[in-house]
Amino acid sequence: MTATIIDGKAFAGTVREKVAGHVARLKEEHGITPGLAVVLVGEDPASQVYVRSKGKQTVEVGMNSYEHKLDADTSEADLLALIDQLNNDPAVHGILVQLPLPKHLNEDLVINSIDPAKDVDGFHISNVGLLGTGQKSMVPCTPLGCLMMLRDHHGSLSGMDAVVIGRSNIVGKPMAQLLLGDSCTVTIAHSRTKDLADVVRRADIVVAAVGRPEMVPGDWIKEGATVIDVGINRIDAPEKGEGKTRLVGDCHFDSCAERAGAITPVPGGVGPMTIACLLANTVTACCRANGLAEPEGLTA
Ligand SMILES: NC(=O)C1=CN([C@@H]2O[C@H](COP(=O)(O)OP(=O)(O)OC[C@H]3O[C@@H](n4cnc5c(N)ncnc54)[C@H](OP(=O)(O)O)[C@@H]3O)[C@@H](O)[C@H]2O)C=CC1
Ligand SMILES: Nc1nc(=O)c2c([nH]1)NC[C@@H]1CN(c3ccc(C(=O)N[C@@H](CCC(=O)O)C(=O)O)cc3)C=[N+]21
Repeated sequence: MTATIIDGKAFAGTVREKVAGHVARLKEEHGITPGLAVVLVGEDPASQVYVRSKGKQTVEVGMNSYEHKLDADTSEADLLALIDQLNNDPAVHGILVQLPLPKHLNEDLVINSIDPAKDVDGFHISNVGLLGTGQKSMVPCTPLGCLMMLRDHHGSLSGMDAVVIGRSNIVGKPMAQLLLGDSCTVTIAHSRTKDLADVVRRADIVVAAVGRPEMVPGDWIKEGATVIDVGINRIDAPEKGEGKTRLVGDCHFDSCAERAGAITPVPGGVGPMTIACLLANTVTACCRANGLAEPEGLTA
């Protein structure tokens, strides 16, 4: 079987169009412009690229973007003071603190200081608990983007065997919760999983969120399975010239595509959907904050 390629970049475009429509309506009918604040501590180059593209897309859909760049040695008290200010700013509907944070900052403490209603990453313990109990919450952007692509491709996911490789709080665990919410039979694999190949071979849906370049080979993939590759790994590409690099996923694309029914590419798969879902969450947060009906099809 040769897989259908799930075009996350194109899908993200349709999500952004919907978001832009809601933003326009909020402005015209209610005089409200949704605002997203992004906080970046330190100068990690990959994070800078990512934050810049978020800011650009935020403005493109008509929302206000507020970027706060803090020195790598910013104190926890100063960061918490900024978050408090953003929590109390009525022009800010969504707050994202770029992770990972420098080592001297307590990530849990920082995340849990964000107003859960503005926590567009869905990382606050309150949102994690709401998601785990099937209540309305802010849903983490990367897993939400993966779910949207899966639903779009399959319609119902009910009864499918899903394997999530990776158990991080930002991808693996919330992904598993969403798949469970859609009535999949869910297995979460990780670095201590005994026979990963065997576990993956059972799956109708494989979500790989590990951070190891091309670690999943095609012969682990059940014929016709859907492969969602969350990994974004930059590796050397000497074939492109001296010092050049390229991005690859956690799955070996060519061999997986030979067996899968559908697969997301890297780049152009989950990454663009993540940013589109961040914008979607910001509109959702803005509607909720103003007691307005929230947009349909943009949440889980
Ligand atoms: N597209 C996007 O928008 C996003 C992409 N990413 C990318 O997704 C990947 C994962 O990110 P994140 O969840 O933050 O990563 P983490 O490093 O937090 O988690 C990685 C997980 O993979 C597991 N793991 C590590 N080695 C193996 C192995 N050999 N076999 C099985 N499992 C293993 C770890 O297991 P254990 O818990 O036992 O250590 C851990 O649970 C990265 O490439 C990252 O860049 C991340 C966020 C967003
Ligand atoms: N609080 C917080 N929330 C996050 O959601 C978050 C974070 N911190 N820290 C880092 C990770 C990583 N992440 C990406 C999102 C989009 C792309 C993306 O759009 N990637 C493009 C390629 C970009 C390129 O060319 O470098 C693609 O896959 O096509 C990548 C990575 C969000 N993260």
